[in-house]
Amino acid sequence: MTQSEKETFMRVALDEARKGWGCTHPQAMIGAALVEDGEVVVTAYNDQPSSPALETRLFEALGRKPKEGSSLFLTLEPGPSSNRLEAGVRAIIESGVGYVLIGASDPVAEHANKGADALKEGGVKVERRILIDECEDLNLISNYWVQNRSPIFAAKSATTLDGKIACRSGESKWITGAPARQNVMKWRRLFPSIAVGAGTLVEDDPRLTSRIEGEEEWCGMRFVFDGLLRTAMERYLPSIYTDDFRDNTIVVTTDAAGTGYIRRLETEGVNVWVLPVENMKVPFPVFRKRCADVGITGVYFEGGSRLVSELLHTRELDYHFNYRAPIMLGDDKAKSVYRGLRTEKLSQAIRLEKVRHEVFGDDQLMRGFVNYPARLDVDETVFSNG
Ligand SMILES: NC(=O)C1=CN([C@@H]2O[C@H](COP(=O)(O)OP(=O)(O)OC[C@H]3O[C@@H](n4cnc5c(N)ncnc54)[C@H](OP(=O)(O)O)[C@@H]3O)[C@@H](O)[C@H]2O)C=CC1
Ligand SMILES: Nc1c(N[C@@H]2O[C@H](COP(=O)(O)O)[C@@H](O)[C@H]2O)[nH]c(=O)[nH]c1=O
Repeated sequence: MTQSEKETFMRVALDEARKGWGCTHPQAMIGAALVEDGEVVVTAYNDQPSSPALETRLFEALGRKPKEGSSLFLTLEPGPSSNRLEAGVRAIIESGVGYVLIGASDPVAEHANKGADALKEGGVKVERRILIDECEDLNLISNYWVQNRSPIFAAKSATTLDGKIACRSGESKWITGAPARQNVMKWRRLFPSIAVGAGTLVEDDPRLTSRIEGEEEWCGMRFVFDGLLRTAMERYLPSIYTDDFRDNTIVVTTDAAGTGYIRRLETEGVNVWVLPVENMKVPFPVFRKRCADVGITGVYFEGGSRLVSELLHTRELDYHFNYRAPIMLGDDKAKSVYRGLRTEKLSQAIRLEKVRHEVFGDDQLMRGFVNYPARLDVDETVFSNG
């Protein structure tokens, strides 16, 4: 089989894996494709967290022994992190498949290659790292979860060429075009939760649901960061406190918030997390721990500027999605997405790693893991007057 054929079949397995988009947390999305005589004869994917081993289901679906010379493509090694080390490996060896091609290894360093080694011991030929980057990228949420036992904190921003997210007047709809905004809907469907700051809620009154053509509107958990519950002081409450998904809304506040406002929200059916105060700001590490405790494996922060800047200042942002539209405001008073650092030297710049680029209409998406420099200096004056 040529390298290009191997990649073609691994793409089939990847497409299969993506059918489980957003449905497998905290487990990984996994896809498999069995190839006989140059043709894919059966595929399988994980559609829920507690599915039996994918390999077992694939051979059951085939309903017979694979032909001699067949090859099995797996986007993820059958390892302990996906609970397939025993059942998955056994199913493959018992099936008699002689050749297994793997995309990503088990994401936990001490488990990597355990499945591949067990297959080799069982007499199966194994080849690894086929489309490894795509296969690892597919599971950026579950990989982070099993590696760190923590949710991944990702921020999304939609900026102009000069890094602005709103005009000086506050107008921000829309900077990016419809195709880029549709792609945001896809990520909203993947992440188990979305978060915004009180400023964004008041300015935009967003819905924060995933709306994909041909699919039912979907709503993950929706967090609002609001230290003093100013969003509950309005005469008319924001939509996400009153809509049909309001029991998925959680307002994250501090113990400085008025209990009357907490009661008002709870009466509406909205949940409130009161976290201990630290400089009147919601402490991200405490929020992270609380998310981990309730099994939330990822948070997609959709701004605004102040909330995501604070995440960056405190080194709590793990991943960044930046959609960039081909427009310029050229106005110093327009709102920049990230503010508040004193970056005197380029060596103090924050870099993205494992960067991926995609194009949506006229807009570009650049995304990657956030890598912090040894030293970050915060300009304390930036947010002191709002
Ligand atoms: N183009 C884009 O991608 C996007 C653009 N926007 C635009 O951004 C603007 C809103 O941004 P901005 O005004 O900066 O407001 P934010 O949405 O960032 O909200 C900031 C507020 O969140 C509250 N908060 C609670 N906990 C924290 C914490 N730990 N750290 C920081 N803030 C916390 C604070 O309220 P308090 O001080 O009361 O506690 C703070 O004032 C709007 O114009 C919106 O349209 C927004 C999202 C995306
Ligand atoms: N302005 C802007 C974005 N803004 C974000 O989208 C939110 C609106 O969500 P919803 O009400 O669910 O459609 C808004 O509050 C803000 O967080 N997003 C983008 O992809 N591109 C854009 O140009």
